[in-house]
Amino acid sequence: MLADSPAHTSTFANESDIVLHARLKALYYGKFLALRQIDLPIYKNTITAFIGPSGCGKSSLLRCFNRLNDLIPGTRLEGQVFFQNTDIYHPEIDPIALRACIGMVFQRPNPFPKSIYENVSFAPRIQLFEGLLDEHVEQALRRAYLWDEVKDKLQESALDLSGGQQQRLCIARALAANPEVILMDEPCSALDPLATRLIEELMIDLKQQHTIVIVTHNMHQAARISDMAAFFNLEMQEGSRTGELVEYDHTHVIFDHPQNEITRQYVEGRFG
Ligand SMILES: Nc1ncnc2c1ncn2[C@@H]1O[C@H](COP(=O)(O)OP(=O)(O)OP(=O)(O)O)[C@@H](O)[C@H]1O
Repeated sequence: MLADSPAHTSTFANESDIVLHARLKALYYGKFLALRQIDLPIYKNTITAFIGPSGCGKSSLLRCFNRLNDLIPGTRLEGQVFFQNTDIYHPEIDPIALRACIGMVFQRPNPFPKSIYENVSFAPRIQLFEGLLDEHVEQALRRAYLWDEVKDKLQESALDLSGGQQQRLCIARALAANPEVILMDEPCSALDPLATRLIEELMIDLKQQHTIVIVTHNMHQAARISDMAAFFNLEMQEGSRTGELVEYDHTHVIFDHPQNEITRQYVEGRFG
């Protein structure tokens, strides 16, 4: 697998374990080349961490996986991104349906200004969910480690929850859509250490049933929770600093035995 990708040194055994696969030639914002030559498979039921210095394109790549970059005018992707062997940029793919399968949690908790219940029931309602909605909402809140804290105030505003609770609510909202993959863009950067630890435990729990991709600046977090780690860096291309994938491997390899000297310097905190 990926013999053409020098950045990728060892792999999981089975190609059928690949859920997502980015094969990008380039990602542009207008004329600005943000990312180039990315060949990156994401494996089922793992946590994959994207690490690297600011501006190297981690969030941009994350957004390619559920076509959130489509919403940014002037964005142009050359290449393909496969989800379960289907190119998600094919004209027949409905990006809204895709985003139910590939959910996203952002840096700042962003609950809707509605009740806790309405937040979690939002996606199933749109999906015309036919089961027992109350039970579905409870299940999602339980899976996000939030049920006990909110079960008596489901009709209260989500905005009255603490930051950590809001972030778990956003995870519950994503879970209620039954996603295969959950993308997380620095989900703990606005949270205190206790709230962070809870979300980390939650992620480890969730990977039993979902595949998780996380962007993080926190090297300890990447080392603690991820199975695979992708290190990106910036190189001069077409007159600007462009993100490139330097090395992708099992997290313990990236942190303990990286193949690339730049990766070593970054994970040891010697640049970035
Ligand atoms: N909407 C946008 N329009 C134009 N340029 C953008 C846009 N979003 C990101 N960029 C540019 O693309 C490059 C990659 O940005 P991106 O946010 O993906 O990097 P990152 O590695 O996630 O950074 P950070 O770690 O600081 O969040 C940067 O040069 C950034 O300025």
